[in-house]
Amino acid sequence: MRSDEVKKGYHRTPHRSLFRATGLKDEDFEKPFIGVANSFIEIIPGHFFLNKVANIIKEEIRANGCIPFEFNTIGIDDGIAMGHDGMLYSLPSRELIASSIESVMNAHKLDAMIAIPNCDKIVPGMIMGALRVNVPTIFVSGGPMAKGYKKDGTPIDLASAFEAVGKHEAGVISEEQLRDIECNACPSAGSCSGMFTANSMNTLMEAMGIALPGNGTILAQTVERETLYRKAARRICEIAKEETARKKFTLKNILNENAVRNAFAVDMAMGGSSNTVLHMLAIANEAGLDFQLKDINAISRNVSHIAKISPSLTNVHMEDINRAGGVSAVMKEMTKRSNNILIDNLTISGENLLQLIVGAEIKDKNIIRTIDNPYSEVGGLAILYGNLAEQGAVIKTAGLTGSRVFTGKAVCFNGQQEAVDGIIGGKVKEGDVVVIRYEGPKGGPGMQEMLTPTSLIMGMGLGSSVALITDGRFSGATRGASIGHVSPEAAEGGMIGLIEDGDEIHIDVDNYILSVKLSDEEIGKRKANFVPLKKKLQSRWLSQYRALVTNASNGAVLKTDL
Ligand SMILES: CC[C@H](C)C(=O)C(=O)O
Ligand SMILES: [Mg+2]
Repeated sequence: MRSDEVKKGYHRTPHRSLFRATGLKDEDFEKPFIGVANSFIEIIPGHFFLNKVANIIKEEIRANGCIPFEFNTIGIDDGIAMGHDGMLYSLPSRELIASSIESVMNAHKLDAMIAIPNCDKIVPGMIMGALRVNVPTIFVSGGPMAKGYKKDGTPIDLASAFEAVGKHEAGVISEEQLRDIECNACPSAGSCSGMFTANSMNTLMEAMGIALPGNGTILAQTVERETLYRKAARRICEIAKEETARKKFTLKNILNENAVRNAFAVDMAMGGSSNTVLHMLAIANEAGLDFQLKDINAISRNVSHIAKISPSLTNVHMEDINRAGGVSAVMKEMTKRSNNILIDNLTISGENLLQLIVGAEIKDKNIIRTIDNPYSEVGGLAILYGNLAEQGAVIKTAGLTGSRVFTGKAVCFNGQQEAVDGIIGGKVKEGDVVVIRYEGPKGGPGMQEMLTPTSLIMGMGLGSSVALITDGRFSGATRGASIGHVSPEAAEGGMIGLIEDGDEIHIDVDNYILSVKLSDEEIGKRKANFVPLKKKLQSRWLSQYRALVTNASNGAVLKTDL
């Protein structure tokens, strides 16, 4: 066992002394040591109960002949960090989480791991850290939140709360209506109820085979969810106790190129968050796989969009997908279109993907559509290229409310706050393209999520007549013609930094185009005089991050010199 390094032989006398101080006895040194990487933190509704989840898991691990060691990572609630400079810390926290897992697991030579993420970039952070360790790892998330209801019975969620601000701003809803939404949007513990970043990533873990079926959709704090926690704990013990299984089920053996392809395919079928592109590229990079941004459209072209969930369809939530058969039923339906999903791939359960989903069925065809009645014949995300995004940009086509082709005049803002002030101040009109730059991984730094400006645009009734492009990113709750991750970013001299008010910007989703109508001569002239802005930073951590981060077309991973 890997843990023999810290527990066997007379050289390890001091080590065993320390373990004995934590309560270990003679017989425990024969058992596998399992890291329980928890992301319990009191401020996030998806995480404040994870201490109880870990207790259930540890109890099950002990009952199954292994020794659990729980440790915690940090977490940031993007909803609470949204709309102010706290959001600068969101994406960088992915790196802290990954590195903390690597540090604890490798320093103590633990044999296997069960990871308990739930929200947003905490999920990829944990996956990235686990890939560096590469011991058998199973993921079991906290679980999604139930949807909420307004007094009049309309289903709502956190996206409704963000958009309500825009509606109130535009005088469409009263203070009382705003309060009704505030008090009812988030009715229970769990990751926010739509297909936002958290639930997108928790869903993709099923597609990758690193979590058990139900991980993406079974509501938090239910009996069904507790069963899933216990099952995951038993499975990791089963693997950890057996030498051949420990070799067979290392994380990189499960999370291979096919798993990444399956993740993107399911993402396309269910209209996942645009952040999945960033995170899956970072995961592929961490796994040492040759998977690039440009490979994504080929997957999208081949996958039908069969499940629409909030924010794309505002009355459908994860609990509905669960009731309709879950992610397994989506994947089973996908198998009916050729090469949609690579079903031979091994999963952490010990079965291949096909064996896992073969018994699944769609129980409500209004919620999960059949392959012959899709929302569209292509997936819910697209990568756009052009002179404005030579290294690519991302749009969630599933969330489009207006036309798939759009030409408009640029209204430029250097940073999110300037844009929010401009939108509220009436600077943006029908037919405009809002340009928010210097918000990329380096420029922000940290690539803020722009849910506030996109929700304002939706709430103010401009969702179908205004587009938005940024080198920053969006939350999973963003909808409308919102194009993010524009690379190269303004801070590294990208074209988005050279656009001027009134320039004509062209977007064509089905032909994957994002361009500005300027002659090469004009572009050359502007480039010759261009000095990108560089923000003065107060934060040591963010300045370290800025020095190391690469642009979004690489998943905003940190430069390393191995
Ligand atoms: C509701 C949006 C959520 C808080 C988020 O940050 C995401 O989905 O990325
Ligand atoms: Mg987020």
